[in-house]
Amino acid sequence: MIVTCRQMQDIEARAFERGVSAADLMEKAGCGIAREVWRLFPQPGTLILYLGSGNNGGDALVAGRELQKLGWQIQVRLSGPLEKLKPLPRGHFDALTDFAVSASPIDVADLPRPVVQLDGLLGIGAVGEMRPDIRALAAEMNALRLEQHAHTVAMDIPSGLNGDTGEPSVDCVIADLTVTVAHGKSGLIADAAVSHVGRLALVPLAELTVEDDGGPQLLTPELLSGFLPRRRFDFHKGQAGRVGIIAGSRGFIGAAVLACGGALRAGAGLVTLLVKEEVYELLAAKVPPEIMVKVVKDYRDVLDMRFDALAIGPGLGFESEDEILNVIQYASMPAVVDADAITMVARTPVSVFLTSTPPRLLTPHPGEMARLVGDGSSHPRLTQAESWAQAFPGNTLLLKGARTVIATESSPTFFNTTGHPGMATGGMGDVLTGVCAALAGQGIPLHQAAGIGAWACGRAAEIAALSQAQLSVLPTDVIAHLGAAFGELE
Ligand SMILES: NC(=O)C1=CN([C@@H]2O[C@H](COP(=O)(O)OP(=O)(O)OC[C@H]3O[C@@H](n4cnc5c(N)ncnc54)[C@H](O)[C@@H]3O)[C@@H](O)[C@H]2O)[C@@H](O)CC1
Ligand SMILES: [K+]
Repeated sequence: MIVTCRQMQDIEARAFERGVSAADLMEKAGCGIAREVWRLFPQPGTLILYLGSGNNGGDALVAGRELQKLGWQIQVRLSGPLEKLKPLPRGHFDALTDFAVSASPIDVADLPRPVVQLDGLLGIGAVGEMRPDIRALAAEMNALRLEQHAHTVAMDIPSGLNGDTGEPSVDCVIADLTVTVAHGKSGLIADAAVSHVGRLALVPLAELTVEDDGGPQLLTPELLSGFLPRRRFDFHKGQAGRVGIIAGSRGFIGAAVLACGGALRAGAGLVTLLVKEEVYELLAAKVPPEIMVKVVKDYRDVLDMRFDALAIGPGLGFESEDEILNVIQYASMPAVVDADAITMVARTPVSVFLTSTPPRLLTPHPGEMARLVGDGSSHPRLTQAESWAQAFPGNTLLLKGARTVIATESSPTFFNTTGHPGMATGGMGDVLTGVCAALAGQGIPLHQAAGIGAWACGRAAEIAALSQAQLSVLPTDVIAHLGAAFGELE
């Protein structure tokens, strides 16, 4: 569930009336935040706590205390006199040991790496524009990030971001990770906020759980693990899904290989790559040994084959457009439609294709989405995805981007939380297509398959970046780390 700051404060106030303790909540929030920091930064370095006077700073202090136990060295920057700290953060400040308060910006050049700064300046208690003292510290954090490669983790919301609308004010904190407490805040998923929020994580607090409103949801491991079916011990490959992949053409061999790799690592029982004669030799030599490669004269031959799910599009080219459109229209199993196949759908009267078929999952990037919806592409991403889903009930749309959105009519729209800018590399989408098709082949509904797929690919890219720079992460690295990502959902 996504809430406004006011709704969050009301939920909190009702919990306090029931006797829930604020100190307990802060303890759980801070410990949860520390866990999320550790997930992305498992090697301890230097932690700088930026503290405002409110409870947002308390979250940073509790997280700092927990990370100190793992070996992080703590430095503190205060926004004002200690006396101004609210009682809860003041208690945590007084209890913290072994740290230095710095009265001026910290030179991190000789400090242990990584340098992670916790933004505990302002949370949902912020009113209006940042006051000058807080704003100066937010600007300092941004400078440290930009100039000295410090990483920024925002407590609850990045300071300076409007928690309801996502509008960033001048000098708004630019976070690499925002760990939000209890519920996602509406401002965090706004298009304008993406580059200030960064990677998202949610610390659920059982005491603040309320009845779900059916609205958008953040993709979290807790939610997604419920979508992954447990396998019986006597499970066999026929039950794990036969996946057919229609991909690859002259000059675009790699896309097919990546889609196959994604499907294999997402648990497909049998993966068959369907290709035209002209690329058979090349692809048969390139794909992993677990893949069967089958030559088809006409892609429509697939209509008579037995598959549980199809992936259609990566590296396909446009030579066989009519055949592909027929497969999209008539195939009797769920299908993931990607890349060139989306462009084909976009230049055809789509209503013919997407009302008469079994469910389809379309996975456009913003450029392909613009082809699908024309003028609609100027609307917010949430509106684009939900409008398309309403126009084609039963089908699912996954709009790629830094904050992937997944919409299906009558289902809660999902916002992905994982991933990093190192994923801006050709071929990432091909992996995702293979993953989603494999999940669909295992009987998982397309909406859920898309959610698991987006989250797992993003998380695999994060794990791959633990041992190398984000910008060096390749789609093949994502495939190699999918197993670790799925492991976090089991
Ligand atoms: N929502 C929840 O249930 C929980 C919230 N917690 C944390 O507590 C935060 C909320 O704490 P608070 O209500 O104390 O509020 P904040 O810590 O967000 O900020 C309030 C303080 O900032 C000052 N302030 C307000 N607007 C300002 C502005 N524009 N410029 C400069 N200073 C400004 C106020 O004078 C006040 O001292 C959450 O965001 C979260 O981090 C957690 O500790 C526990 C659970
Ligand atoms: K904050």
